Amino acid sequence: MSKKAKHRIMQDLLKLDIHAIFTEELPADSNLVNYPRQVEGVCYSWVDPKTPSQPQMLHLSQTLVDEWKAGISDSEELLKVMSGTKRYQGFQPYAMCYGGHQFGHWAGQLGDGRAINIADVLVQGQPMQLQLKGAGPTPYSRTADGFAVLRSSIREYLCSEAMHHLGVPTTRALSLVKTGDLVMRDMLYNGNPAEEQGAIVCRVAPSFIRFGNFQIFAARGEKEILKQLVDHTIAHHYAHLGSPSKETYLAFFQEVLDKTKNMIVHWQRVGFVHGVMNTDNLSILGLTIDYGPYGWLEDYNPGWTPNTTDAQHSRYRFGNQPNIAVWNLVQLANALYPLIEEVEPLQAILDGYKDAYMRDYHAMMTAKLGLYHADQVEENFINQLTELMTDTELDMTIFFRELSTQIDLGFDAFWKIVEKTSYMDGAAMNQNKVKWQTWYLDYVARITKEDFDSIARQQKMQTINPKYVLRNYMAQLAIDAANKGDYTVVDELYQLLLKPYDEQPSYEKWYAKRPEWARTKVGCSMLSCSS
Ligand SMILES: Nc1ncnc2c1ncn2[C@@H]1O[C@H](COP(=O)(O)OP(=O)(O)OP(=O)(O)O)[C@@H](O)[C@H]1O
Ligand SMILES: [Mg+2]
Repeated sequence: MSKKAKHRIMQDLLKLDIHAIFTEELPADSNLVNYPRQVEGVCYSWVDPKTPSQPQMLHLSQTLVDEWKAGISDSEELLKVMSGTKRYQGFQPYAMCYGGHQFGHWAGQLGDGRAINIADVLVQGQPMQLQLKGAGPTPYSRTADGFAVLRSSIREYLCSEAMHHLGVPTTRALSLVKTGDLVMRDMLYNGNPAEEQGAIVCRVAPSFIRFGNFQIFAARGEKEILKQLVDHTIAHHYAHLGSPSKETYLAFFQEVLDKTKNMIVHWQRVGFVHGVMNTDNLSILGLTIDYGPYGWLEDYNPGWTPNTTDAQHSRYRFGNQPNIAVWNLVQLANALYPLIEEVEPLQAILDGYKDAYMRDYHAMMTAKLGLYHADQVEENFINQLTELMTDTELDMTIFFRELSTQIDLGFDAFWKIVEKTSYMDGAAMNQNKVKWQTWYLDYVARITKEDFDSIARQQKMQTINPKYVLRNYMAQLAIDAANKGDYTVVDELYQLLLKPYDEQPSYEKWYAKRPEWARTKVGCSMLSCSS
């Protein structure tokens, strides 16, 4: 590369202005030595990523780069920054301190054990944090190594971008880098550790602050820092709420609750199961964060969780996500309490969650069905549908998508959709045929009564019922190929999922039920937290 070209790329990289609000406004750990420890009285620790031995850029989210109009290009310089080899404009990297409840139990200090913020910048006037996940140990690594493996990094990279294009609030991913170093993992926690390829995702969000960032200070009785962090969060991410006061803090809590609820309604809409909704994995901005043992509903099953670590109690199962969100919000309320010192107003906000969630969920489900007068649809009508979908093991994504292409062609045509979408055999399915017929006739009567132009209705339905999602087996195929050095499937899925609501006939092969081989395969139906 010529000197001139190099210079241009550096210029390009420099287009994102540093905006170090978190580190400038909040207290830092004065200990600069990187070893695992309790870090008290501060919000973060300075720590540099570990330089990987042979970094290789596997994928760059060109769409995100274009959206930012940042002009960064896939280059040596970019690779150095995205692999943690070189600082971004001299920005001093840091890891954030947070705590959390894991599987319902207070776990004390957790923190960014393998995430390092490498640049806090301004993107089109908005603060943005660039964070490397898997770039080496930090003071928060506890007994773990600070790294991430290729399979989990591919899953995070592809899924976070896919979720964005589905319209689900989420952190995003900018790049996927292979480190060239090996990482030891016991993938199923069954005493069979093996070496795997290491990788780093550069993910981005206006802020990576989680519920747990507030909890740690409340738990330690560090009220001053708690207040500093709350005021910082409001000033930069909820600025419209105004200056600090009890009222502002309550309004803040109300908005976090609303955003969290909205995120969950989206998850239920697309069939996303997060898998590990601990309070340290809930963003204060209501973004989906931490793509670990997540999964996509294939056969509709409210009891399903992809996370084998949670198999016994299925705490984080699909149907329980709305309840867990409010459980986590209660923990956030407890953390904010020292600044408000009144239980009642916090409780009143929490009490509003259930009705608000049910209202939004109902509107979302009726919209999925192409019914636009949600107030005229009884809850029971939706419940009957989800029960039938469960009992008939219907593929959620394909069922709703097919429905949005042919609503009122009569029961025979509808039954063909059910047959083609179900994972059950014919005889078992037929047991539910009469119930389906009753439900369908009711549905068509409602559609007819609404008297809405059917083409417009179907078009509208197709904007909320995706055709393509990142099915668990699809991510696994990308991983299997990547493990052999072939990254074309990663790219194909990335391209496909840029437009999940479009027909995309050339990608039709991905519009298919889960293949039989994937029913019980590790990585497709079972995932542990090992990543
Ligand atoms: N390999 C690892 N090395 C060091 N710390 C880790 C590692 N894996 C997880 N942790 C830490 O354990 C805690 C819980 O992990 P969890 O699986 O929720 O997060 P994660 O997948 O590492 O990342 P994130 O929430 O940042 O997406 C966090 O503090 C996390 O940083
Ligand atoms: Mg996490």
